[in-house]
Amino acid sequence: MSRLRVGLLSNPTAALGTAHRVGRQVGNLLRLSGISVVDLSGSSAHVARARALEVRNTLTALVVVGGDGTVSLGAEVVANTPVRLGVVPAGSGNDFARALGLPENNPQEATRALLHALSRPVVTIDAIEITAASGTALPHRSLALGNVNLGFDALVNARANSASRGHAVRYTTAVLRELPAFRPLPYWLSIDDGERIDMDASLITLSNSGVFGGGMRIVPEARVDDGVLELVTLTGIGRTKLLRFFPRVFRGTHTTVEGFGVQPVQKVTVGLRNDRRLRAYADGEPRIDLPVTARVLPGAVRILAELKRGDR
Ligand SMILES: Nc1ncnc2c1ncn2[C@@H]1O[C@H](COP(=O)(O)OP(=O)(O)OP(=O)(O)O)[C@@H](O)[C@H]1O
Repeated sequence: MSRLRVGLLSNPTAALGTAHRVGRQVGNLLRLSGISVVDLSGSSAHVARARALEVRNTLTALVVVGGDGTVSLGAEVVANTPVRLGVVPAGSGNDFARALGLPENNPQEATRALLHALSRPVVTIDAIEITAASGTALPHRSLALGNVNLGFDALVNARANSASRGHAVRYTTAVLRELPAFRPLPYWLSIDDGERIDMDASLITLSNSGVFGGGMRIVPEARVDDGVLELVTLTGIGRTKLLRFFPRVFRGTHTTVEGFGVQPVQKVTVGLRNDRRLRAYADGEPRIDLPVTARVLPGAVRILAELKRGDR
């Protein structure tokens, strides 16, 4: 019997309830390979997190089965520990898995990739830590592996989460619904502890993986293992240009849009002026209201994946 012990955390709510079945399949396949599997799935994210934290020290790896929200939950459990994180994409939003080129819609292939990675040297990736700039303590550590959305994209996320179709369709519909009332937002930012600057922007996104919104490669050159995050800003454009911007991201021609900027950063604090309020989203899930501080945790997560040259 292998001495490898893997915790399996599948999100029964992901992809309208289908992730749990995928989780059972992956668990069975891992057991057939001689791995000891402990099921840590719970009736809520809170329960699953507590179960995973309880046995974390006994695990070789934690395998999460779900969408981006479940991946970030897994990252929160294993970051800065020796426990490796396996990801089986089974949510309606699988942008992180897509960025890494993980097998989608194929539990057998996904399990094979996990087993292969378990036999290979450790691969680390960066994470994003999100804290309240006001200093207010959060109920638990808040991490993301993909993106922190702080602008129009956060509003779109909020709307998309309340809908019930496939993620890419939901995202597109949500863009169209949010757009008519949208105006650029009055931000203030401090980049890498620098002086506060004011900026009116439509998009402010802090990206690790470079992929968001159901497969949009917003930062094509982003890497998850370079020790920096990409601060994406979109300024000086109105609604019509914003509407045209998203199809350009799918085509990969958005990087030349005037007002689109990408800058490598390690830490950003972002707030809104004029008493405006906005909730930050990260990896598709609501986090905290602005002002927030987000910073890179270089190499914080041991990922069960191969980062091929050219992977994000
Ligand atoms: N029992 C549970 N175990 C784990 N996560 C849960 C559970 N119940 C609810 N959740 C929540 O479900 C959220 C969404 O999960 P995830 O992103 O993995 O799936 P998804 O199908 O892509 O979801 P969505 O489309 O709603 O973003 C997670 O952030 C988590 O907080």
